[in-house]
Amino acid sequence: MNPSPNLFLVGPTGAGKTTIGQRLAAHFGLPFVDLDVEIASRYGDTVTAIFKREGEAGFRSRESAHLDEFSRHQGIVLATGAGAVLDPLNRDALISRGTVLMLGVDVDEQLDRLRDDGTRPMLAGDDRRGRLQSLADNRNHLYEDIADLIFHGRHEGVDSALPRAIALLERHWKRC
Ligand SMILES: Nc1ncnc2c1ncn2[C@@H]1O[C@H](COP(=O)(O)OP(=O)(O)OP(=O)(O)O)[C@@H](O)[C@H]1O
Ligand SMILES: O=C(O)C1=C[C@@H](O)[C@@H](O)[C@H](O)C1
Ligand SMILES: [Mg+2]
Repeated sequence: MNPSPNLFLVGPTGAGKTTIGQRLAAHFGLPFVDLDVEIASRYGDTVTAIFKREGEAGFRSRESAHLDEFSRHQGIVLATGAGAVLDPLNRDALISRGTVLMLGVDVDEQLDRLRDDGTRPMLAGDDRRGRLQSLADNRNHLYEDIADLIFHGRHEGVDSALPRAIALLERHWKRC
C-alpha cells in the first residue's frame, strides 16, 4: 500500500504525532518509532532532564543524530519531535527518505489537549497560549514546506481522527 519507504509525522506539540502515529503504524502493520522516546531511552533520561542538563542546543544535536539514524530505516512510522524541523538538514532527510505527513492543530485545541501535561519543556512557565502561538508562527511554515500531506486536526477524539488520516494516506499512496 505504501510505495514510500517510511512515513514521517511532523507538526506542533499536541498534534497527535505520538498518539495517531502509533495507531497508524498498527493499522499499516509497520514498526513505530517515537524520536523523543528513543532519545530519552538512549540516554536513560527524560527529554526535560536533557534540556535542563545540556540546554536546547544539546538536545537538538542528539535529536538530529537520531533523526538521521532512524530516517534511514525502511518501512517505519516515525514520530518526530515538534522542533525537529528547525534544522534544515533534518528537513532534507525527511523529504528525501519517506512520505511526510503534517498533523496540524490550532492553539485552542493544543491548550485543551495539553491542559494537564507538564512534560513539555518548551511549554514550561507562564503564558502557554503566547508560547504556543509564537511556536506556531515560527514553525508552521516549516512543517508545511516539507509536507507531502497535511491532516487538519479538528476538535474531535483520536478514534474519529484516525480513519480520516488513514483515508488521506491511502488516497495519496494510490495516486503515487
Ligand atoms: N486527534 C486528536 N484528537 C484528540 N486528542 C488527541 C488527538 N491527537 C492527540 N490527542 C491527545 O493530545 C495529547 C497529545 O498528543 P500527542 O502526545 O500524540 O502529541 P504529539 O504531537 O506527539 O506532541 P509532542 O510533539 O509534544 O510529542 C494526548 O493526550 C492525545 O491523546
Ligand atoms: O517543541 C519542541 O521543540 C519540542 C517538542 C517535543 O516533541 C520534544 O522534542 C522536546 O520537548 C522539544
Ligand atoms: Mg510526541
